[in-house]
Amino acid sequence: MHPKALLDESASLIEKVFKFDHPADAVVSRHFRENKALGPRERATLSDTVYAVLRERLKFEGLARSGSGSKWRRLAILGFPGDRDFLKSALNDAEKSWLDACAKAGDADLLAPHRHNLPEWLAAVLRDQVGDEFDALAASLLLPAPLDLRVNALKKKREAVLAELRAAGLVAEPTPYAPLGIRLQGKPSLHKLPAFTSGEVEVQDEGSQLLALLLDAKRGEMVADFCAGAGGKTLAIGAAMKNTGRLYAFDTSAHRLDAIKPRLARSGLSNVHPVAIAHERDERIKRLAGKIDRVLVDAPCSGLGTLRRSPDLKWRQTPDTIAAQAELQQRILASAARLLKPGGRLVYATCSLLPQENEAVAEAFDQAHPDFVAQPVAALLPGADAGRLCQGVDGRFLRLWPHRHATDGFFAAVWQRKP
Ligand SMILES: C[S@@+](CC[C@H](N)C(=O)[O-])C[C@H]1O[C@@H](n2cnc3c(N)ncnc32)[C@H](O)[C@@H]1O
Repeated sequence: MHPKALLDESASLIEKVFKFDHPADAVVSRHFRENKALGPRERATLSDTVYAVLRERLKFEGLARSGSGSKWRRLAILGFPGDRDFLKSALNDAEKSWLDACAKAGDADLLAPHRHNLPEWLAAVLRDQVGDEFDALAASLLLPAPLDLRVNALKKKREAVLAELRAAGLVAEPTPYAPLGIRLQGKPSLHKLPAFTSGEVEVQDEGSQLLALLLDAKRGEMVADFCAGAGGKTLAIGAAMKNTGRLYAFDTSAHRLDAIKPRLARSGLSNVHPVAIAHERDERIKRLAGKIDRVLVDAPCSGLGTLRRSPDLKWRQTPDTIAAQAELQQRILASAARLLKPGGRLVYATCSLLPQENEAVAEAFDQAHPDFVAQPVAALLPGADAGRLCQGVDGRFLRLWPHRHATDGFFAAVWQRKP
């Protein structure tokens, strides 16, 4: 595609995404489905441009106050990746001079919001929590996330998979905290890789792997993954159970649960039972009350810990959406807790950085459920470094931060139902 046409296409896609009525990945995928002639390189350029503009929206909007042409075109110029000469061949002389002037503006010339690129309400909540580390946190949220894999221990050991990936020319290292994790350099395509097609590895952020580990599911147990979605954590839990016992994968989205099926087939797991429920108080949940050994509630949340992957969330969430999520999280946690046997373990997790969805939900649960005893997470994780991953009295909560741990932002709290 001619650079001029590619820039026009980028501007019109940015305009669509910036309506914020649907998640950015859904808008981009739909655009690609409707424009089948776009080749892989054009798709990559379009998506990189859109995501760059979502990440650095405030900075780019500040720079786009000068310049000419439509706002969307100016944003597309600023976000356009790769070769400057290729981009400049799509620009007129005024745009070229404007782009050069923008490139000269160093970070020191920028106002704080143009550096951190966060809405002010969110910047305030994060600053309250991390204080002096705020700039480092904000900078880490602007970086792309690394590509992490989890080794399926049913099929192979981590060392053997590392050797296999390196032999295939990939740069791969063990993750520092998760015992089955591998971090790849770059974004290699995995879909034809034998380690992936044969189910030896799944894509999973190191932080997500730690959440599944906290459940510590054992052979032969009855376990529920209450908000299983497309099954990322279900697969890790099923493998920890050595493909024995019974693992229910509940979710209100039958569509998301459907995505577990090919992943289950690759993984070799046969102990997983996906069940679509209407809501958290569904009859199928009531029938299992008091019968389950371990329950993971990987609650629906703002997703603000995953801004490296989904930067649109910072523009789509508001204090009102957060308050509504927190109410839903409390309802789901209370309902899921009823599944547990006396002595059973409950894990509540989110990929949010906000105390409203994390500590506040856990503390409200403490108040309302005296039959559940909090278990400090620091004592439950393997490794001498576990305390570094936790916050609160005695390391009560898992609190992962992108700038500290190079994972997405995650939270977890654990309880035992009194025996
Ligand atoms: C954070 S995502 C789960 C991600 C998944 N555990 C994974 O590791 O890939 C939260 C899930 O909660 C589901 N959900 C939303 N409301 C629910 C409810 N009331 N009961 C159960 N699941 C719900 C959503 O459909 C979504 O799939």
